[in-house]
Amino acid sequence: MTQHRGKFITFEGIDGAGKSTHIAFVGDYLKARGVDVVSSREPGGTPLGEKLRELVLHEKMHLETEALLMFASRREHIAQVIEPALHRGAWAISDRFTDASFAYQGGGRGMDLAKLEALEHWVHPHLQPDLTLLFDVPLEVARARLDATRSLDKFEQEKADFFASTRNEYLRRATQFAARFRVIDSTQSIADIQVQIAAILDQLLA
Ligand SMILES: Nc1ncnc2c1ncn2[C@@H]1O[C@H](COP(=O)(O)OP(=O)(O)O)[C@@H](O)[C@H]1O
Ligand SMILES: Cc1cn([C@H]2C[C@H](O)[C@@H](COP(=O)(O)OP(=O)(O)O)O2)c(=O)[nH]c1=O
Repeated sequence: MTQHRGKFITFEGIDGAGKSTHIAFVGDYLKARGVDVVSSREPGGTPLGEKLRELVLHEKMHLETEALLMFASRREHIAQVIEPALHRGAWAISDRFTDASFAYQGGGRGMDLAKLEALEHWVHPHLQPDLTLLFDVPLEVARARLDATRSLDKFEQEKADFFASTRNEYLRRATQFAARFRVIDSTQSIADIQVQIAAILDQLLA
């Protein structure tokens, strides 16, 4: 019998929106329903990708170098983790993917979206997520959550207008690619968000 290709789910949102909080929940929810789940993150997801992550989150660099390193990490991640998982019928769940490059390098930093599209078509011409969960909150809420919890990396230290543009680009893409995006109002309680996510996953499992 031919094995069915697995599903690819990505998690997006500005820093502090609550994305990481829900990834473990999704993994557990799917595993409890018999799904083989492979969970990873970007930038990162492979040993080389994690080295690139260290560089890109902490070193100053040209905007296009930053974008190229994000896509370099992604190329490795797709080849080593995502495609093999989907091919054997597992579901790949990734903490960020290409929408983050459009939102952060494109929206936040102002990189030409056409160049990002060229990189996207080069690196994954035939791969798109089956589902993208966009965790959306006002900037002040995200900032307050970050300030309460952790020391900040290069991106998290950016100013409000950077995150306003990042959030706008995420929301623009959610409209453009409405078939795969689900926007979650992340000002709700964690419990309420999980009920909503469970309903979305049930549709994908059906
Ligand atoms: N819906 C929520 N309500 C209140 N606090 C939340 C909610 N979601 C996440 N948090 C808290 O906000 C902080 C940042 O969440 P996190 O999941 O790490 O964000 P992200 O991965 O999007 O940067 C954590 O301390 C987390 O417990
Ligand atoms: C994947 C990706 C991430 N990023 C940024 C967004 C985040 O600020 C940062 C790391 O993402 P993330 O793993 O969400 O950070 P944390 O674990 O601290 O919550 O990288 C980009 O700018 N472009 C990209 O293509």
